[in-house]
Amino acid sequence: MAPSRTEPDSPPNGTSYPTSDKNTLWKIAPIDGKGLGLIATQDITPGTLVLSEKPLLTTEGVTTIDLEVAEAQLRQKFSSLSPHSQKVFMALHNNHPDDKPLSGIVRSNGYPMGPGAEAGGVYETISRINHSCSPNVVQAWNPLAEKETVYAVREIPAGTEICTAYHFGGPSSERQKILKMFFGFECTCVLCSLPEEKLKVSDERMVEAQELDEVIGDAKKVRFHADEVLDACHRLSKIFEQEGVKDDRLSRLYYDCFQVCNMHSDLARARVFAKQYCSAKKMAAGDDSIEYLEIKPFVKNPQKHDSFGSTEQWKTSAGSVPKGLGRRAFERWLWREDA
Ligand SMILES: C[S@@+](CC[C@H](N)C(=O)[O-])C[C@H]1O[C@@H](n2cnc3c(N)ncnc32)[C@H](O)[C@@H]1O
Repeated sequence: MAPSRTEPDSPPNGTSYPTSDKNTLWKIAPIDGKGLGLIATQDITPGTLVLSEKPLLTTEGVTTIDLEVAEAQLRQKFSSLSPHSQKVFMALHNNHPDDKPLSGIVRSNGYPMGPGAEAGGVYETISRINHSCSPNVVQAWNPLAEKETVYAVREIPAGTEICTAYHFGGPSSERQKILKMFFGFECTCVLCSLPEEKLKVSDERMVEAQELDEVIGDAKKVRFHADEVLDACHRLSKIFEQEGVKDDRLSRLYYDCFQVCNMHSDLARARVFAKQYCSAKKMAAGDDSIEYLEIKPFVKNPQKHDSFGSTEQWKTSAGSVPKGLGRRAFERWLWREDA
């Protein structure tokens, strides 16, 4: 049975909760109704690296959903940890205390196991970060540093809880269902606890966002109905603005815009969207993240990207980004409103 937790886990014997080492950006503390969590100890601005951490243990090679077998595979990994790391791991939150202990902890800390599941990690501090549907940080794996990074994507005033998103998007009913099923809690974040009328508006936007996502992801439409796809991107960007979305959904949208423009040889807009993608990625994952480094060269030379030039339908030169326009006029140009 998955208990809904209100009591924080205790630090392992002989240890204390980790604190930030060189800086004092956060502390681990009990949070009402959520167990432990991270609290900002000073004002944090968007784009700040809040923390980065190597995993205690990863699920790489854990290839089954058979808990018996997974437990044995995890036990092998666990046995190679230092005694201190073993203690820290065993003290992490466990929503499935009646099941196998190691897979219980792994499942409780956000990472599915089994065929097709992406390998994930369990972390001493990052695994203490609670969920919000309107997160103020974004987590990402940086393969170059071999660390998970946590970047602020909003202003986080001192004393505020630092929250990531375990699950993105969809209306509140859908989000609640998934969070309850996989993590055993009812979400009371700022978005889920909006007054009824406001929640209804927000939910309608989220449903529309899902429909727009389908249009944007439709390869045939991207090829043959590019105007419709760019309109869908434009509408989605407005929804993100209204809903205050600052997380990875934003960079994904800019990437889609970059691709559709580039595919139809609109180098000017492709450059702008590649730049917006890079700014969003830099904020959420740093300028040493693979995604940022991979796309950055295409801000200058979008035509070198694989997506370039399937048609010449929207052909522009890379140098024709208009200069000196006001914000509204630039937006009209960017989204091809007058085209
Ligand atoms: C990865 S752990 C997060 C850290 C955990 N609170 C702890 O004490 O270690 C995930 C668990 O934290 C709790 N949790 C996370 N976000 C929550 C939220 N928004 N509301 C209530 N509980 C939450 C749930 O019990 C969830 O299964």
